[in-house]
Amino acid sequence: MRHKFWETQPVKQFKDIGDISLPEGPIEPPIPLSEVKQEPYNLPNLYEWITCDIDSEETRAEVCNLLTHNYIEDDKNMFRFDYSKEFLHWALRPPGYCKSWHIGVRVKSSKKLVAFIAGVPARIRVRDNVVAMAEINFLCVHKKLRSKRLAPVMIKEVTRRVHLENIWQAAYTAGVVLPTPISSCLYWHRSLNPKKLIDVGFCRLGARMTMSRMTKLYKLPDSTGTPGFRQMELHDVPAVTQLLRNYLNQFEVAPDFDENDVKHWLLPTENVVDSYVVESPESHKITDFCSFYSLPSSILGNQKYSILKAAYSFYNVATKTPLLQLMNDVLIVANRKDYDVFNALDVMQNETFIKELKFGPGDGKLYYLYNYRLRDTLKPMELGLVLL
Ligand SMILES: CCCCCCCCCCCCCC(=O)CSCCNC(=O)CCNC(=O)[C@H](O)C(C)(C)COP(=O)(O)OP(=O)(O)OC[C@H]1O[C@@H](n2cnc3c(N)ncnc32)[C@H](O)[C@@H]1OP(=O)(O)O
Ligand SMILES: COc1cccc(CC(=N)NC(=O)c2cccnc2OC2CCNCC2)c1
Repeated sequence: MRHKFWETQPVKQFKDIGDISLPEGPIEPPIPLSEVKQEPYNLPNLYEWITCDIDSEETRAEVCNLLTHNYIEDDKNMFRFDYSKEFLHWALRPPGYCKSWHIGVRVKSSKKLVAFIAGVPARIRVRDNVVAMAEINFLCVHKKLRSKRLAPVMIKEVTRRVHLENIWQAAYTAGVVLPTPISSCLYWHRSLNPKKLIDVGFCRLGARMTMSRMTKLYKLPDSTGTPGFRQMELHDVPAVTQLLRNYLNQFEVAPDFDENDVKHWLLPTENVVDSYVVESPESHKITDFCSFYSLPSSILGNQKYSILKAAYSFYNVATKTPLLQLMNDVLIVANRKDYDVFNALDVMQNETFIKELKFGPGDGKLYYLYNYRLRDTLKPMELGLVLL
């Protein structure tokens, strides 16, 4: 399979697989900022670059609208991610974010936004090295402009703007196979509202399964079971940061979160991200943590329903409560908040609860690093990084 663009990029190439003479680490060295291309890449004549000010309600709505109609669909084109405006405001403005990394392409005449790509800064530890990276996400070209090689230009432009900030590595995930994944993960779904999921075709009724038996199978209690389980609050940030940093140390690739990061990424934000702690009733110590983010999907072509409410497992740490029990409480909370399904990748220790808590398998999700070689592919359980 020829990858005309990706073969030109500093990523591990398929032909390099198995070549143990190649060292781990950056593939290309940094260059002096004066040598980074100063002006934007050329776009086809009708189009122009626009830096999208995500702080502007109007621009946020434009980006949201482009994604709502043109972003990722499942393999059967039955669902399309429908990131909300407030989600994008959160996802694109973490501590130290760069406005210049929120890049749009619009039609010169009509000013219509037809493509988008975004990066946010992140400190990612790879084995023993904490590397300043850009996390790249929300790459989207309008359906009418596909297969015109616009994506490579978008990728080169965001690369150029990241280089200008003296950052030389990136992390991203994709459902497509590109040179060369650092890990191949599976995603899993736990039904919360099986009746709706069957109605919209998200899952099928098993052979010897009736609707009433399926409803009973996925039924959850109304209240959580772990003593001291409560929503995370601002004053929990130091303890959660400590808990999370210790937990993430075990993985080969993981974010290097500090208190500022935890405050941004993990404090509950209505309809965006939700997080819970277990505060020991005796010691009042924070012993466990769990979180999920809210990413609805449009349901394409269903008369009765238009939105699938999905929660996505984010970061979970269990040091006293069994992870199984902690995650069962997360399911109870998500169910109580009317989510239809709870999704998780088989990264970190998620495999230990996925089967027991009645998750069903989904498709694959591939993790990538840009300009950083890892000698071997990582197992999902060696990954401690969850992208939005
Ligand atoms: C140091 C800083 C570095 C920062 C940058 C790091 C790297 C960041 C990389 C980006 C990470 C994004 C992560 C992210 O956002 C999460 S993955 C989500 C990507 N977006 C979607 O799936 C939305 C729906 N699809 C589209 O909008 C278009 O199909 C897109 C725009 C995907 C491709 O538009 P198109 O009209 O369908 O295609 P052409 O323009 O004709 O271009 C074809 C070329 O694009 C390659 N391609 C296709 N899909 C890709 C994908 N998902 N990643 C990377 N490359 C992808 C493809 O292999 C081919 O190259 P090749 O010929 O070499 O094979
Ligand atoms: C249910 O609606 C969907 C709408 C579009 C695509 C998919 C399938 C899919 N591609 N799912 C995932 O990528 C996925 C499944 C479980 C957990 N995280 C996931 O992706 C996250 C992380 C990467 N960026 C998108 C959200 C499902």
